[in-house]
Amino acid sequence: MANIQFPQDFVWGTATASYQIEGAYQEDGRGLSIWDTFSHTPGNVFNGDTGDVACDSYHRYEEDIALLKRLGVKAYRFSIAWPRIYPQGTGELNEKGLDYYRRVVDALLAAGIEPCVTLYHWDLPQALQDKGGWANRDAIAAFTNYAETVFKAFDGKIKQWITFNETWCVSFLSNYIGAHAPGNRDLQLAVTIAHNCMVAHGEAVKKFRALGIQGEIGTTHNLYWFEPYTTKPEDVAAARRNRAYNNEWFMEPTFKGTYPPFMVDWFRAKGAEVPIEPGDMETIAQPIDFIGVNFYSGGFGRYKKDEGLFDCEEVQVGFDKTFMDWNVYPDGLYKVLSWVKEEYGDVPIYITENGACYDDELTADNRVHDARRADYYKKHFIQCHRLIESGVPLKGYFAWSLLDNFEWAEGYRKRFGIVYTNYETLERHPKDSYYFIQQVIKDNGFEA
Ligand SMILES: OC[C@@H]1[C@@H](O)[C@H](O)[C@@H](O)c2[nH]c(CCc3ccccc3)c[n+]21
Repeated sequence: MANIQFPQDFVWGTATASYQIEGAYQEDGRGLSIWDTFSHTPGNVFNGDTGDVACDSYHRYEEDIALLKRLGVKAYRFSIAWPRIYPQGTGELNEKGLDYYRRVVDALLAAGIEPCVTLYHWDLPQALQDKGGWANRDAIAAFTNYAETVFKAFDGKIKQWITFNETWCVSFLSNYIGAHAPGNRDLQLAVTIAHNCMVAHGEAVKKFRALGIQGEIGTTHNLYWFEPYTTKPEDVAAARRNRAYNNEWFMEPTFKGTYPPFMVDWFRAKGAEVPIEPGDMETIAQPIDFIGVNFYSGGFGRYKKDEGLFDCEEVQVGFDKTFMDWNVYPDGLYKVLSWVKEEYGDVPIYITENGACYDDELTADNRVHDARRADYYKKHFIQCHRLIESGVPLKGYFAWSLLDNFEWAEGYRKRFGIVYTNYETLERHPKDSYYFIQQVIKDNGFEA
């Protein structure tokens, strides 16, 4: 008997995203997204990799679902590509795009797997970007229209909906740091985009409620656990700013309808104002049924004048690192979800992404002995169990990712999958971590 036992209704799943796995970027009427434009622009993505083919899941989704069934998951988190539904963002509906997701959803349900769908996982229709993208408040109505279309098309079949994946990435990573599409570097633009995306989230939730769609709706934020390296006030303040950049800046509006004042002041001093219009904060704080949390890492920081955006430098304290150079910090998962409960109450939580990148080697007999990844998962599963035991309403866990896939600006060199993708043959090969998770799901627990 496993000494770590999960609740019977705990939801085990895996996660992917449209641009990262589908390929078929011009098939069946799909319009271009900002990631097609960004990846096709030399210099933006390692090795000039693009999502043109990716894992070809557009054609191989039945194989993916067979892997999910063998894995034993109760749910599968994936995203719908807006440019397949509305190739121009709004206007003409592309039925062939809806048909693809009807095939995927029906196959999942036939396999006894619940679809958990992300409406926006970064593949904004390029046609909308050409009109200012998320910086243009018209994108809010366009998103709400797209959301309404898919809510209606899948009502009763898809019962768990996530509006946005990681608004921090959509805004700051993509428009201030500039590492992701569309690759701008402008703090005011990023603050405006973060705000408009959160308003769009709220409008979609309102639409979901108004239509009486079955199931639950929430959103996913990437939360990072970041602590001061010392108790010195300047270190405490610097670390708090750095954490709030990922966490409070999004969680406070979502759950309390306000931005954290200390961050508003900080951004104001940097020349960036939040373009709040009447009603926006009430819209953003629409009650949601769950919060999705993507957790990968955390760390320690201290004050350093003029270091980065927050006068904060990270302090290396000896964590093991993944192949993304991210700290392996399982305790950080416990701390950040305990913080969510403490700050925002008993809102049900799903870990909608957690996983690790390592430089996997495929053996001659098509195996991948990814012991470090299996160990990463085991360490984080222990923290999930600890959280449940401590009364945190953690309802489920989605491993990132089912497949090695297009890792954004890193292209295909960074592998997060529990299944190895051979990009020459497009064959899928389960790694040892797949078999480890398969056993954990079968036993709904494990020997720690
Ligand atoms: O980087 C691994 C995964 C991505 O493949 C997912 O699409 C995305 O949802 C996701 N978010 C994070 C944490 C935030 C982050 C993303 C990309 C780069 C740096 C940090 C890690 N991941």
